[in-house]
Amino acid sequence: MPLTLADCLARDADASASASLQGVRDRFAGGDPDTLYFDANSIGPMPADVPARMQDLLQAGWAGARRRGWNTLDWLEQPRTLGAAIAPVIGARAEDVRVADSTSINQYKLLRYALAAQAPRRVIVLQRDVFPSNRYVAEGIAHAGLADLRFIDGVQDLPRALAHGDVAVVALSHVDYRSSERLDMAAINPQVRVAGALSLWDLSHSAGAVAIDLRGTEADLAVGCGYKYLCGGPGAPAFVYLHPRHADAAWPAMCGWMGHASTFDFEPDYRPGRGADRFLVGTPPVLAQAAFAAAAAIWREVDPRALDARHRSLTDTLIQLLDEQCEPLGVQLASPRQHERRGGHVAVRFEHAAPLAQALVDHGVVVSARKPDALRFAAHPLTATHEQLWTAVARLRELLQRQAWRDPRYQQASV
Ligand SMILES: Cc1ncc(COP(=O)(O)O)c(C=O)c1O
Ligand SMILES: Nc1c(O)cccc1C(=O)C[C@H](N)C(=O)O
Repeated sequence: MPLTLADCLARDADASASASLQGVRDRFAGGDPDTLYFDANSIGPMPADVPARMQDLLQAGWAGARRRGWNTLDWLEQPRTLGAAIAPVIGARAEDVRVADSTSINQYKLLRYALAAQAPRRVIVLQRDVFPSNRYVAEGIAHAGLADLRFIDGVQDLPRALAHGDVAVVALSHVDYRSSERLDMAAINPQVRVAGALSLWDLSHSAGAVAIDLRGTEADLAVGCGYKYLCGGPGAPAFVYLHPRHADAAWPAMCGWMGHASTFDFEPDYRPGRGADRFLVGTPPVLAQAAFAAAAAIWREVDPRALDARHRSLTDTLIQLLDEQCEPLGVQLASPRQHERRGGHVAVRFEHAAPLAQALVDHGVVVSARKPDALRFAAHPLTATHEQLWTAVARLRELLQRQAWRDPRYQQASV
């Protein structure tokens, strides 16, 4: 039986009755009432109290406290406090996560850390077709003569890549930014460990969308964006995770005073702080942290299993709607059907994905496209509803029926 609007409304009613996520949706700002937002893989929804928190920081903190803010407010503690708040969502202990810098920068820090800890091994294994910044970061390290790169086309190539006893670190995107294919961390981590290498996961497209178990799967290192599903705000700092067994394995590549064992003693020589602290470098972005703190307050109360269940319900619904209403019009599912193999978003393949995405945006459905043919729907599990998915897919169907992508206005669209 094809899914109806009534079915979607019934699923929403079930979801709002679920005790663990009750009321969470109301803690976010609604946005434009005529727009449906499926762009959480690029920027998550805004918690409703962000403006008040920012105002307070500006007035009481910047204007009022000035220098005293560094000592009397929580500005310098936030990399730890925010890390602790999001730790359960990624299956980590509070003390092993810090929020700082960008994902690309953290990727650099952790790759260099792994290389230092694993010397004389100097090979970085990475996916050939990964999010470009991850590849660029590794290329930069290799270009400086600090590592050799070995590319894999998929995890099926891992045994061959690991066979020579020279791999320092295997850097993988947990979820593909186009297809949303999710890798099996529990299966891959032991493979990497047995080969004497460290695992480094980029969780940008899974953290805050699905349940992740860094500790349980014995992942070594991880990074991820704060501004996507974690709702940290535009340009929010990213996170970095270090398994405690590597806490004191090496010096960080970037030694700064915020990562010093005793920052305010102003010692002349560097001494690395404990564990993940050593990945802090300079003064944190206090304004951005204040915005992130609003989402952190919400994450402290979210049960990761409930988050995962809501994500499953929303994305299963979306896939069914796309299959039933849009597949006959030339749109094919690009993401895995099995929930455990899927990350935050659902992607479909369509030859004219970029102009079609632009047409959808113009019709009040904010989605994104990635070359060559991926159209991505990223519904945030804490705010999206099944009814919104119904409306979005109905609009997509209409646009496909009238071949809206052919409109010259959309032909130049690239994302
Ligand atoms: C998988 C992945 N890693 C890294 C990034 C880049 O993160 P940042 O801009 O924080 O360096 C993105 C997207 O922007 C991404 O999708
Ligand atoms: N981080 C972004 C940005 O600063 C501008 C535009 C888009 C983004 C994104 O997040 C892209 C995203 N990582 C992707 O999966 O394509």
